Amino acid sequence: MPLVTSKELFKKAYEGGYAIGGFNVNNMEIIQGIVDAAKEEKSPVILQVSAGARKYANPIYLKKLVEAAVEDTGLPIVLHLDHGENFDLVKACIENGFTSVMIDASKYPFEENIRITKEVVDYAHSRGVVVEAELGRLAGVEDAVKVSSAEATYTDPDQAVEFVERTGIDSLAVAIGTSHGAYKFKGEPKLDFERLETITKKLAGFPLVLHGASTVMPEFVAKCNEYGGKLPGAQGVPEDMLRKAASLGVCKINIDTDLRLAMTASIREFFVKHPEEFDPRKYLGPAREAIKQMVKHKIKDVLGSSNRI
Ligand SMILES: O=C(CO)COP(=O)(O)O
Ligand SMILES: O=C[C@H](O)COP(=O)(O)O
Ligand SMILES: [Zn+2]
Ligand SMILES: [Zn+2]
Repeated sequence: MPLVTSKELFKKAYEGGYAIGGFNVNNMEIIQGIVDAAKEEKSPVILQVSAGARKYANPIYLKKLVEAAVEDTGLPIVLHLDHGENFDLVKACIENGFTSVMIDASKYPFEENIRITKEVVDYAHSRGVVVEAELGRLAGVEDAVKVSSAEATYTDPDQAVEFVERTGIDSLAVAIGTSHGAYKFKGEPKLDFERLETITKKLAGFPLVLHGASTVMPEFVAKCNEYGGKLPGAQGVPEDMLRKAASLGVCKINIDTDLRLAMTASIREFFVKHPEEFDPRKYLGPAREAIKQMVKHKIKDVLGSSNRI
């Protein structure tokens, strides 16, 4: 099966009350860990590439690795641009064979966000590519851009309806209290589910996306800290909240930080336990396996996308 768009996947997810994972990829081991998990769980999967990932890995390498994953697994895989900043980047990714793009103009005023997003929608749709956009602003770190909690704004439900109608997008990323990175909450984790429910009611049947949805799994944080890391107070979105979001029209749940932590915890442990080793396969192999087990758990116990192909 070639790369697919998320159109049909989201329709089924919406009706079934489950979500598809949007997993960020940066190298071969991360891609393999994710798709091996998805294959064992018979789950569709979205592999997403940020501008930072393109810069790090070189777009051609990422594209070929994802092609290899498609060929190797036979899974329905979406290749998605995460947080596309501008039209040129979106265009380059569509030329590169992406089946889905995000235009993130959420930092601009409402009308400007609509204008930029609509331009991308017209271009992408004429080439069979689907578009995710964002309204409201998440706190946290994206590439070099740091959004403080004071600058973050939650999605306004009425604006969301107008935004979807006027842009023609295929899915909408909403801000309800999640944020990027490993430090999402100072005290008790809290999301604005009332707001999410209002948006879901007003946009009935329309797929929503939750960014900043890593759980920052305590076992990985503990392992990082045990083996020389320094991640005090790291905290993410509890898995029950993700299940709830998936039952409320959220069809795509974005996970990057949990991949990073699974990989880093495994490598840290290996280096402390085996100071004599210097063969990268010896530590990248277990790191890939740690990613696979984490992703399997997410697919099976949190997203609910097992056996959906
Ligand atoms: O939203 C994300 C990618 O767009 C990732 O969020 P996390 O930092 O919570 O993994
Ligand atoms: O949205 C943020 C993702 O975690 C991607 O992060 P990055 O821009 O550092 O690749
Ligand atoms: Zn954003
Ligand atoms: Zn994001």
